[in-house]
Amino acid sequence: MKVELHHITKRFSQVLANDRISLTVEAGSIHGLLGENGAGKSTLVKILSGFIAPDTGEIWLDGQPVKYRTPAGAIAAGVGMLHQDPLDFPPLDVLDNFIAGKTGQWLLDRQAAKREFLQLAAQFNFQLDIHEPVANLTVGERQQLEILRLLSLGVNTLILDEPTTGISASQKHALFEALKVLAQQGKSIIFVSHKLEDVEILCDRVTVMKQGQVVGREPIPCPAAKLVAMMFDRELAPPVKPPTVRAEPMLELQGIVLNGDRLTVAIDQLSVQKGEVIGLAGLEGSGQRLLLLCCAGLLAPQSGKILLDSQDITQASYKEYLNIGIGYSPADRLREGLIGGLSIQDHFTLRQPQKSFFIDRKTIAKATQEAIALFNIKGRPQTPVERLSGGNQQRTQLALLPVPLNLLLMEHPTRGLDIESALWVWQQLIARCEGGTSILFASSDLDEIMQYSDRILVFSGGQVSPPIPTSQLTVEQLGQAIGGKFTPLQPQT
Ligand SMILES: Nc1ncnc2c1ncn2[C@@H]1O[C@H](COP(=O)(O)OP(=O)(O)OP(=O)(O)O)[C@@H](O)[C@H]1O
Repeated sequence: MKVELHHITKRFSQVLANDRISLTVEAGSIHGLLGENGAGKSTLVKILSGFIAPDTGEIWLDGQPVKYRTPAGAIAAGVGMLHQDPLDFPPLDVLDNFIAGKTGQWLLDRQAAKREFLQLAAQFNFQLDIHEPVANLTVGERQQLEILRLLSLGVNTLILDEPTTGISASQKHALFEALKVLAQQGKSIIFVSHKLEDVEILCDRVTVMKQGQVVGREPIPCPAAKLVAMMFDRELAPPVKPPTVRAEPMLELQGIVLNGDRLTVAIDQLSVQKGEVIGLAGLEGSGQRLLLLCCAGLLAPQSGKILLDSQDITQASYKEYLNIGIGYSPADRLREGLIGGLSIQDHFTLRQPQKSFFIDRKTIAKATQEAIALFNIKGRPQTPVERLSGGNQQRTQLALLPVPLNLLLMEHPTRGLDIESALWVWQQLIARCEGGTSILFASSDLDEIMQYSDRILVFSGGQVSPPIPTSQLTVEQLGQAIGGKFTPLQPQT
């Protein structure tokens, strides 16, 4: 299906999110959409997929102008979108989710739906159990289910918004193979991403957006430096994390056992040095989060001891964890990190220590303005956080972390961030390490883990490896270790 967008414009009060955008995606092609945080990519694809209406502009499909104002209308016209967090019904099982949305077909033949599901899943080599509740699936499996559901609804144009975030290397491979098959069938794919290497291996062409406008269109292959220069007007180089030299333990875990809903994680002995960065690698849901929650004082261990700077804090309250300089930045920004409905300034107000009965609005307004400038947040003090782009929500969450900290716990510190922002975040984190802060971070981006960790813990099938010095691993070995196909070496003592 050929997709044409003509002069799409969308304004959100002060912000011109899409400024006369025109874009053509040929049938059978995979088109990358790149751009810095807040460039207007999500707005554009939400317009194409019927989630929001443009102020002006036209959508043409296969040479005909179309008008729809809802996602269901878009799907009926052949356009479907796979969101970063798939729009499914977690309590229902895989088959019921597959059937959901087949309007007026609840009485449909479940056997026929099951046959259709199995046939589609086999076509793309997706291994999904039809009876599994969706709540038990990984993000990658939920994506696979959503793709099958959209295809069964007759979608000919598939939009994917940062689909490789939070999925395993093998799921990414399966996804890319499926997208290539769909393109060969004549379907058009629009792939929104911050990852140049993904665009490089998957897409035929790329469009680059900046501040609501198209600033470049290139065939792929295209040198990464050229794309980066289009997005940010300059070349970028990753910050270098100097190796930790201090041998002073900041965090010590002794005989820790953590009980989650679905798994138990045991860590016999872990000593994290001052200024050290420990990467937690593993498939989503392999226990990394349990460890972070425990170190943040949000999950009591079933047994074992936690020491911070030689002080036993195992029985301390969450508030005491905060007071002794432990900060936690969760992955789900809008559910756990920030509070929907509140503005950026409201968040800074809540962060103030409650020393006085009165709120010093002037000081807080000044601190908010300064943080917006320092963290380059594209928003105003009164902007509700849910109206910020994903990347700017992450910047806000980081801006709210106290300084100084002894221990910083982070889940996916750069998820959803553009390249420049991700490098900037790590500059900030490395500066904190140089000041003595220790960092434990979980990430599904193996390159990020390899680039910034001094040592790595691999979580696989309920097992946690001993900490492995990053210099003793390759990214391939790390990928294999996560999949349980490689046993990391014992660390040298
Ligand atoms: N519902 C909304 N209300 C107000 N402003 C909005 C709304 N949605 C988006 N914006 C603003 O429009 C601009 C473009 O946002 P958009 O989410 O399209 O960018 P993006 O390129 O997808 O960014 P990211 O990569 O960070 O997800 C941003 O400045 C954002 O704050």
